Order: sequence, then structure tokens, then C-alpha cells
Amino acid sequence: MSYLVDTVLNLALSAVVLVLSTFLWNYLRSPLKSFPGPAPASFTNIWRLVDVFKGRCDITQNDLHKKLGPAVRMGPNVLSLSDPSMVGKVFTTRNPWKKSNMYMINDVMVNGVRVSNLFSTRSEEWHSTSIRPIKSLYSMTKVQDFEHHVDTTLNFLMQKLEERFINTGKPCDMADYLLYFAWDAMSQITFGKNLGILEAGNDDRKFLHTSSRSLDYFASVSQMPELDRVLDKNPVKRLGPPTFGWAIGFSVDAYTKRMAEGPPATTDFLEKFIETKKKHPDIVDDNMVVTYLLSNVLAGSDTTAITMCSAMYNILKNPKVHQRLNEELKKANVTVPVSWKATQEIPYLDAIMREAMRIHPGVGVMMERIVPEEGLQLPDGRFVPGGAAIGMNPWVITRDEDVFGSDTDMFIPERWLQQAGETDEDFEARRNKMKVADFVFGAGPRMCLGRYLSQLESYKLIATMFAQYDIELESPDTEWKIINSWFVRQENIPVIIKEKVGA
Ligand code: HEM
Repeated sequence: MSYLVDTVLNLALSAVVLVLSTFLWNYLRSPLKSFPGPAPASFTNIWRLVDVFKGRCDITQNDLHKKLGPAVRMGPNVLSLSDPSMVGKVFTTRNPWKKSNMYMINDVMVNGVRVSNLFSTRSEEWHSTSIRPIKSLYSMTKVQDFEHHVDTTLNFLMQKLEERFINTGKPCDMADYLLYFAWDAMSQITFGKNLGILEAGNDDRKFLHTSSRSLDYFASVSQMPELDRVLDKNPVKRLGPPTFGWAIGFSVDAYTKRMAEGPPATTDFLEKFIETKKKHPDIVDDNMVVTYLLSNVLAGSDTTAITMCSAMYNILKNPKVHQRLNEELKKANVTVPVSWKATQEIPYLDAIMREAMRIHPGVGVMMERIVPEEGLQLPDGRFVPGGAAIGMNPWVITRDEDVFGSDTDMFIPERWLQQAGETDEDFEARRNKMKVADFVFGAGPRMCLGRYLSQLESYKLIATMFAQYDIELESPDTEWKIINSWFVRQENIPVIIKEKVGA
């Protein structure tokens, strides 16, 4: 018995010694000791893992930058920067800096082999080869080829809202319905058929739940990616996040069926990817087609829903904005579903959407890049040695008052419009400064592939909802819930929807 107690005590002691020596080792070899930051950040990443796990790391990071300046040490080898002028340097297009290993957790193991995707790969060479054949499909001009799929899903959404809420007078949780819409719309655009989530009016099949649980894992574990080797990528038993088996199954089934049945009446991404495979057989094989399909649905649904929720909630919380939007839509004499072309003729709508993304970017963790060998000189003269990771968080960058003006925590679409007394040149210069610092979709060669598609969807959705219906929060005191878990999702936007008087 005493032998057993001794062994356990010895093991516990050895574990403590090992942890303490790891902390000491991290501290001693940290190249960022001269930068300010929370004390634990000088010897471990555990504190930031815990902070991200709590679900509002954007608040912590903004507070730290306010207190400690534009460069804050977040881990022994990780520095957060808040200066928007550094975006172009860190996310440079020429000789792009490598993504840090935080992204490796998005790889999957297939028969013991690590498989990367467009988002997770740290090889710029693999990335540029794989993205080249499909990049042009995502230009603003090309995504309009898929507008009819967005219209189909918008019509379906309106039908369900009418049946379930408008005709019954029951409150509708817009946070749920915009999420259902975003997943069904992206599936419609990608495969020519939706996922049936709007039809069901719930997530009983747990598609969305699985996505949120995976993001919870990615967000926290990406702060200490070495844990992923133990939890998810170990050769014995996966303990990691739920897999996207349903999405892989859905994509493979849709692809197999399409190959058997031939092209659909109206085009979709699947058809375009099949054409791409024929044109680039050396690069695009069946697995790559499935990778492309998955990146649409998994990267483009939650994120687009977040923008739509931000716009919806902030419009409803700001009666003056709501009223002006209604007036502008009426003046534009739009018909529903509102076309992309019509949305582009309403500058106030554009200002609302830009402000919705600025105040609530879809991604809420630092995106990290590795400083190249020659190091990085900061504008204030301090030097960051090569090999360190630099992180920048859109929630910090889009709150910079020098660029975006005062009250950056407030929803003010007017900041994107010309002010009374502002000359054309001054307005142009101010607006360009905001656009350059716009980090919502990332920057450089790894910038979001789907940004125009997302804009097409979200501008049309907001214009259509407010052109067609009178929408109010169930109670003006309603507060939504925000959870920052890599993507910054929202819950609880209960609204009362009525047919517009005179519509
Ligand atoms: C409001 C909606 C969206 C937001 C806020 C958003 C945000 C981002 C951000 C910040 C990145 C860069 C990540 C990094 O550098 O670490 C990114 C990459 C990416 N996004 Fe989006 N995204 C949105 C919609 C979409 C849509 C609709 C799609 C697909 C149809 C998509 C597909 C991708 C892909 C494939 C990448 C990786 C690009 C690469 O590494 O080349 N995203 N997104």
C-alpha cells in the first residue's frame, strides 16, 4: 500500500516539476519578453486558451490594447497587434508570411495521413496551386450567376415566415431563422438543393449544433495547437471535436448523383467544380472537388448568418436607422426578392451592411502569421524577431478610432457616408482609409474566398426582409447573446413580423 502511495506521489511530483520546467523554459527562451502583456503570457499559452474558452476573448484583447498599447504579448511566442496600418505588412501579398500552426487543427486525419484544406494549409505553394483553378468563380461578377439560388431560398424563407409567424402572430427568433436560411442558401448555391433546415424549422438533425461544437473546439485548442495532437490527431482514439461526417456524406452523395444524372437546368458550384476538374485534371481530382464543396458550406454558412444577424439586430435596436432604411427602400421602389443590382443603388443599405460587419466581424480570434527570418520593425521602432507569431483580431482592428472615428462600439452607418460639410476629396480619403483597414474578411493572399458571395446573400436578405415586412423586436429591451468561438455567433433575436402596410 505504502509502495503505491509513494509511486503516485512520485508521479505527481514529477508532473509538477515537468510543468514548472516547461513554464521556465518557455519564459527563458521567449523572444517577446520586452513586450507588455498579462504575466502568465510570458510562460504559457494556457491562460489564453482559458480566455478564449470563456467566449469573449475579443473584449479581453481590446481591453489589453487600450491598457498596454499597440503590441501586446499574448503568449511566450505570440504578439497581438492593434494598429490597422500593420495589416498590409503582416498579411502581405508579396512573399506571404506563413500561417501559424493554430490552423493545423482544421486538418483532418484520413487513414493516418494529415489532410489539409484551402483554409488550414500552411503551404503557400499547395494553397496557390489548389485555389488557382476556382478563384475566378468567386469574383463579384461570377457569383451573380448563382443569384437565382439565393432568390429561391429567399422565397422559401418568406413562405415559412408567413406560415409560421406572420399568420399566427407568434414571435420568431431571427437568430435561428437567419442561420437556417444561410445554411440552406449556401447548400442551394453549391449543390442546387437545400439541406431542408428551413423546411424542418429546427436543427433536430444537429447539423448546426455539430458545427458550433467543432468551432468551440477549434477556438480554444487553436491557442495551444500541440493539444490537438493528443486530442484529435492521436493514432489510437480521437477525443477531438465532432466530425463533419454528415457534410462529407452529403457532398459525396450529391457529387455521385450529379455524375450519374448530368448537368442541372440551372448552374451551381458543383457543376462549375466538375468543369474545373475536366480543365485541370492535374490539380483537381475527386477529393479536391469534395474539398471545394465542403469549404463553401462549412466556411460560408455560419459566417454569413452572423453578418445578417448583426445587420438585423442593429437596425431594430436603432429606430432612426430602421426608419431611414425603410424610406430608402420605398424610394428605390424595389420588388422582392430584391435583386443584387437594386441593392447597389441604395447607398444607405451599403453603409448599414459595412457597419454591421465592422461592429460585429464574423471572425473573433487573432489570425496568426509567422514573422519571417529578417524580423519585423514596428512603427514605434521596437523589433519583433523572426519566428515569433503575430496575431491580429478583426474585433480589435475595426474598433480603431483613428481610422473609423469615435464611438466605435456604436452602430453608426452614417460613418460610411459623406458628412455635411465634408469635401468630396476628404470623404474619399476617409472612406479609403476605412476600406484599407477593413479586416473583416482577412487580408492578403489568404483573404476570404467567399466574400462577394456572402455580400450578395446578406445584402439581398436584409433588403428583402425590410422591403417586405414590418419587423420589430418582441421587446425593445431584448438583448441578444454573443458567443465568440472562432466565429462570433449570436443567439436570441425574438421579433414580431407583420406584412408591410401598403406593400
Ligand atoms: C461574412 C461572411 C464571411 C466572413 C466574415 C469570412 C471571414 C473569413 C476570414 C477572416 C478569412 C481569413 C482567415 C485567415 O486568414 O485566417 C476567411 C477565409 C476563407 N473563407 Fe471566408 N468569410 C465569410 C464568408 C465566406 C463564404 C461565403 C465562403 C465560401 C463560399 C468562405 C470561404 C472561405 C475560404 C475558402 C477561406 C480560406 C481562404 C484561403 O486561405 O485562401 N467564406 N474567411
